[in-house]
Amino acid sequence: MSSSGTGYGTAVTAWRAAAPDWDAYTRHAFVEGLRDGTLPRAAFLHYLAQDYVFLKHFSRAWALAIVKADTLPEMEAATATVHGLLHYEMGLHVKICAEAGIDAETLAATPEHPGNMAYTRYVLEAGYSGDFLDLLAALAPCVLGYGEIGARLAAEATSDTYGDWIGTYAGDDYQGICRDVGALIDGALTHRLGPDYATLPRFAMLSARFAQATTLEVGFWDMGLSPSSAPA
Ligand SMILES: Cc1ncc(CN)c(N)n1
Repeated sequence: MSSSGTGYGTAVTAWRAAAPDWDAYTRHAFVEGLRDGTLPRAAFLHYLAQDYVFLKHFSRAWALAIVKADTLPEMEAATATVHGLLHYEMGLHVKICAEAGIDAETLAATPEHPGNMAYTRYVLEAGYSGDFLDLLAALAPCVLGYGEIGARLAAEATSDTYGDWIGTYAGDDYQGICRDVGALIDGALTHRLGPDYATLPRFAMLSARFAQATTLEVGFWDMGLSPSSAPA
């Protein structure tokens, strides 16, 4: 996806444009600190530990998408995302933390920050009480926002300090997941609501879910900038 926000599908492009906090999320001070290398290491490691916990719950939410899916291709797409989260993205966290002397056991024992809990439980609740579309709308800002951030920072970074992190989200594997998730969302909408889905009130409700999850992403970066707010 280009930094102008096109390339991950029709629905996401519309939801992204309607989300008031999209720029606050994708151009947050935390993100800009990754770009120019000024983000304090303590904030980065604090964020990574919380994000490890986040990704465990987020993987569960994608596993719930397998349960809520209708067609075999939908189930396969959700399965591929669970696999990518558990075997690819979380591996980055384990590797960087290990280099900083934080072992996998310590990482797994990270006490969950309330802002972290609020976000993942919001997404899981969208899946428990809603359908496949509700769940996808709540999951989308996480996947695609980091794809957009990674692609932009790969082009605009002025420091190598956080090159591993940027390379993960800018890389072909992650960008491929973003394109697949965008196609999954467009296909799921068409399958359930028909080709004119974007004109329906349901689409606006899904857009509101996407916007809420986007706002919770802003809170996650805010939390990352305050290591002192970590629960004991
Ligand atoms: C909070 C958050 N949002 C999104 C991503 C990218 N999957 C992440 N790792 N963490």
